[in-house]
Amino acid sequence: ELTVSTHVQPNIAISQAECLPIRAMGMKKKHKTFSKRGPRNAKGSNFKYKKKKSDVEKAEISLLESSKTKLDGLNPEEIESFRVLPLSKKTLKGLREAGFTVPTKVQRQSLIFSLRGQDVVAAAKTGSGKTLAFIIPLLELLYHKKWTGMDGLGVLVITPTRELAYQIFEVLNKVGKEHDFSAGLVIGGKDLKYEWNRISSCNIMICTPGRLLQHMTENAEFVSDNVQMLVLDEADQCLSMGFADTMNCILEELPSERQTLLFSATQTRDVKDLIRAGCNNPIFCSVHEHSKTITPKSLQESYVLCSAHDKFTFLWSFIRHHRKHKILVFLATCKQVQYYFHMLCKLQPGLSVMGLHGSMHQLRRMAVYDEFCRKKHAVLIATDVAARGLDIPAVDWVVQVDCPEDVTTYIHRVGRTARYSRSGEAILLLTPSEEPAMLDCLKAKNIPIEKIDVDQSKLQGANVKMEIVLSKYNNLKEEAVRAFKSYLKHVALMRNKKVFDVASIDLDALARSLGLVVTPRVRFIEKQLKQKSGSNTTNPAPAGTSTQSNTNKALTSRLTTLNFGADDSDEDDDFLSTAKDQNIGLSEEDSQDTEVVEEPQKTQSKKKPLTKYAVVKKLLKKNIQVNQRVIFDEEGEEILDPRKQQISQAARKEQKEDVTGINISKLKQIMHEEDKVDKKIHASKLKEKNCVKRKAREQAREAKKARQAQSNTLESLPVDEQEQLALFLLRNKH
Ligand SMILES: Nc1ncnc2c1ncn2[C@@H]1O[C@H](COP(=O)(O)OP(=O)(O)OP(=O)(O)O)[C@@H](O)[C@H]1O
Repeated sequence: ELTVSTHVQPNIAISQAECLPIRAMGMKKKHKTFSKRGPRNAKGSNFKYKKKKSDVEKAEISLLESSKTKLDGLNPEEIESFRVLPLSKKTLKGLREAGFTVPTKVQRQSLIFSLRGQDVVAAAKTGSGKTLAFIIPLLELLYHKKWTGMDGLGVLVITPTRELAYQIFEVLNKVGKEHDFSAGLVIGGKDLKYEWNRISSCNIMICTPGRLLQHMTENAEFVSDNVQMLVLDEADQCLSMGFADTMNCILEELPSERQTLLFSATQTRDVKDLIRAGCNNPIFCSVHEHSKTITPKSLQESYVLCSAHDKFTFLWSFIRHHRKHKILVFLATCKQVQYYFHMLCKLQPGLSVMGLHGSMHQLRRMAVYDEFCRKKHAVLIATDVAARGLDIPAVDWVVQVDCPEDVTTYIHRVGRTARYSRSGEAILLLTPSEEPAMLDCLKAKNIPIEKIDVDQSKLQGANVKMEIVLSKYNNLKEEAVRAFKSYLKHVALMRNKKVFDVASIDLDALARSLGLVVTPRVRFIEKQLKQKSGSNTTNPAPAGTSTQSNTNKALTSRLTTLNFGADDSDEDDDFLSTAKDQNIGLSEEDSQDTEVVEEPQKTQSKKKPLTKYAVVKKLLKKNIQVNQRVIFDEEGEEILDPRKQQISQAARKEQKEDVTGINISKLKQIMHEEDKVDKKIHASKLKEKNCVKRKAREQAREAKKARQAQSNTLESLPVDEQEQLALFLLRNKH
């Protein structure tokens, strides 16, 4: 069950009678009680009183309002402390107690505008403190407006993932604990009923788009007319295609008179997106625009050339050599995460293994996230659900086992390490076919990535162990098959065909690497290969097939050079070294070939799907008599199907008439008649059944009566006669 970290103060909110504690919306039942709730007043309202703001607070607010003008001439570089900014005492206290005294670059540059009520579109590197950069202005805005529980929803923070929403909620709890606002965590996978009525008393809502829209459309208690500020964290993802419909509906519902803040490490500058988000003359804060690299300076980035079927061996060896580290591993699909997680648990690498993916139950997801945050040494296998925004403390390594979809995903994934002032390392596994195009993309975005070589003698193969495990656990074998298929599907579905080429994967070797003795059938690849071999006969030098064979040859030769020795060396003895620029992988010719591989969708779309209707039409046209099933008895006589003997008159007439084609209205009528006959048969069968039952019941009743009569006559006799009679009956029985 979800555990709540103890450092969080649950009483942020609550001088208002109806205010929820900031924790209440998202947490366990024990937080659900409202100790300060007042009785209903005469009008039936839940609000018994409105607490008057103290004169001190009023004076402070007017002072802060007047000092806002000073923000105009303020040089962001001169803001050495949060105290320099016109912030309320409550916010300053919250910041101080949470350990935040000096603002980061993005906070300095964005706060001078956001505190003045302007729309801000901010982009800054991962781990640079963007969360605080929007939490401070939202608290200040509500404080300045003297927001109370009766004012309803004032600020909406939308974020793409549940974990991220939860994390923002935690920061809000810490920094805003001196304020009297109520906050709610409204994310999918939680108790909807519980949120239903309480949502109306929420001042700040941290939510994911799907659940927010659900409340907007279904819950009459949800009112967004008074929203003063909208924050989109990971704005580019919120406004991306994946969330387009949901976000459009949400944005339409919000009042246009509001402040809008957009934050992300990979910010959108698409004017259409900004208009959609409702930005009004926004200020662009691109904090690290002029820095040499797009990723944090303290992050060391490298890549390793590794074919798809060597990935598990690499990962296993890596984990074994880094048992005293905190490692975050990214895989492409949920099914892969499931299998890798379960298999690694069985193989026991010597540190805690955890798995996180989108198909997990929400409470489990939160628990895993919390646990990984707390652990000093552990490995978390995750999908991209953990790629954005998560501020997991002290992650040493980010290992991208599967190539990211694009550079944006790469930036967010590696950004889980080297956060704020910490350093970290990131390693990317690239297959020979992915290497050239992906490297080009990364270099084009100024990502300083260096190739490193693997010391083959230090790689530890786990294949034999895996096969043993799979032979023992059948469900794990099924998971392995699913992981195998889902990876191939993922590669085939990727849009960037220059990077992702499913034909370059050695299927047999990949299956072996997952511990599977038999390679599972993957129909779409079989089809693709068939199509290619079909085109091979017409064209003597087909691009696709040559790619497959050349690539496979190249990969097989590489495989033979790898030494999968089980070396149990010390973990400090690192098996990674910097590049010696080895020339392994595809030749130029090969890489050119890979680009010509036909996309599966294109070839499929040419073929018309064969429907039942089309088959019937064909049969009728050719006047083909379809085979009929005839059953014979032991004497060789045909057994007539009793159902067909009962056909209605209309059906019999239709049978006799030798007509071609289908007359829908006539068939309808026949069906109707047939239906009547069926009903009659059913009724008569039911009658028969009931009759049998009734007879059985009557017989049982009569038998009971007879038994009773017998016992009555026996009881009416004197005792000695009863005994004699009983003896007589017994003897007769034997
Ligand atoms: N002013 C500050 N002083 C000290 N630490 C800070 C400050 N601001 C933020 N941090 C810390 O920096 C870390 C990263 O912050 P945050 O999660 O907000 O980064 P981010 O820019 O949102 O990253 P991402 O782009 O990955 O979402 C957090 O651990 C946070 O506590």
